[in-house]
Amino acid sequence: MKYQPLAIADVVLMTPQVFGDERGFFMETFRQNEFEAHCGNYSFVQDNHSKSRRGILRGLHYQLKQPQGKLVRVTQGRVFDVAVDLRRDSPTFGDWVGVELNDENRQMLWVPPGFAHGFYVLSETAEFSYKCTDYYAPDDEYSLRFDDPTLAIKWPFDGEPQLSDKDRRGLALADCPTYD
Ligand SMILES: Cc1cn([C@H]2C[C@H](O)[C@@H](COP(=O)(O)OP(=O)(O)O[C@H]3O[C@@H](C)C(=O)[C@@H](O)[C@H]3O)O2)c(=O)[nH]c1=O
Repeated sequence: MKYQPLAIADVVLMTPQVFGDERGFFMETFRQNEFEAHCGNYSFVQDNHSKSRRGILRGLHYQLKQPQGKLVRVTQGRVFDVAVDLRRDSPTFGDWVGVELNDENRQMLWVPPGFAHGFYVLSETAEFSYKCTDYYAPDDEYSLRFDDPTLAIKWPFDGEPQLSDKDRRGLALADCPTYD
């Protein structure tokens, strides 16, 4: 596994070594000791999997009192994946990073606690799988607007993105609670 810090250094892009043979392929998707060395000492308590249609945008989500670090990947299809730094004391507060994750590059993204996270589906369907460092806590969850001009995220949109009711009611950064 290759670990590559992005423009917001705590966000790490991981590229697995894929061993192809006549049967198909094999790859390691998580290794605690390497992960700790490159990303920090976290443990994961919940794994999630979702499937979405083309044009769906999920996010940008975060939990405030029970922040979740997320180790995310795409098992089928293509998405543009985004992390927004919501840590007030961070020099990159309000900045975002985005990468394409797909079932060909097989890359994974480590989004630490303190970030909002979301993705936009570029393929006919996409299956998204991720590990979380804390449990889902719906009462503690917030949705940051994907199109807040303050964030100016360059989504690779092809038509209008489709959102859940919750995400249509997302808050602008100025109105969002953030991490002290
Ligand atoms: C996230 C989540 C949802 N649910 C339920 C609640 C709801 O009925 C249904 C769908 O929930 P949502 O609409 O919140 O699902 P979704 O929009 O896919 O939410 C996810 O979006 C991405 C971008 C993230 O970063 C994740 O942390 C998570 O917030 O699944 C759980 O039971 N456990 C969970 O951990």
